Amino acid sequence: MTKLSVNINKIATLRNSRGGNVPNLLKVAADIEGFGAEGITIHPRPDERHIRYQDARDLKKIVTTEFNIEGNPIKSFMDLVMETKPTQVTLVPDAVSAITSNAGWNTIKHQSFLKEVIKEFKQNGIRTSIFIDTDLKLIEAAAKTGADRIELYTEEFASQYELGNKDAVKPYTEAAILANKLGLGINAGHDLSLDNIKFFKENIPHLAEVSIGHALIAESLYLGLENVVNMYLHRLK
Ligand SMILES: CC(=O)[C@@H](O)[C@H](O)COP(=O)(O)O
Ligand SMILES: NCC(=O)COP(=O)(O)O
Repeated sequence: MTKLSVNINKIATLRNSRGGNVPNLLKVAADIEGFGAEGITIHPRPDERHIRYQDARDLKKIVTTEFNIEGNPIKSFMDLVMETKPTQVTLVPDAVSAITSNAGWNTIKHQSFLKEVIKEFKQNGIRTSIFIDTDLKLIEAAAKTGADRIELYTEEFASQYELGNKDAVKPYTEAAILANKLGLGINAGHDLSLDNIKFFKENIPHLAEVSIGHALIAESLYLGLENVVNMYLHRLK
């Protein structure tokens, strides 16, 4: 069984574009849980362009499933995570200016930093996960940091799958097998979608959780658009 954690960054992007509270992020999160999702993911960025730090505090009070906060463990992020104590923190080595996450950790180079940070989160009862590419040496080094899980960075798989290259899943399968042997739990995310998720799931053993946002919200717009246009037409009769 693989859990679905819905990333609601894009709901905050839409809300922030008008400065008001539409859509209401807290209601959307609660509804997503009501529809059956098993987790809520947010990725507050230092510029707060979508999720604000206050959103994390507010969500903590109402999320009843798994709450996953992703981000680069700079001081303000660490403080926020220690304050809100989510179920899981996913460490992502984002540059401040990154449009979206575009790389996993070099767990060899940053081994001692990750160890230190992970120790602190775990002492506070927070499950830790490291965003990572499929390089087996990096997975081995991830196991030495004390992290509970890895999150496989799936952008390369998603873009190759779209081009018809199904073999692109193979490094992910191998990475998952090794991670499992080393005692790491396995999450995955980035550009997963209705098109590629079934194939990915079928090829990744021990897949504990996927976090999906960008495609899921875009798909929700498309799949809901006909209904809403018709509701307007009905009211305009
Ligand atoms: C860690 C990761 O894979 C990202 O997908 C991220 O959580 C999405 O962030 P943005 O919504 O800012 O693109
Ligand atoms: N960790 C990945 C995530 O939360 C969502 O990524 P995406 O679906 O927005 O690409």
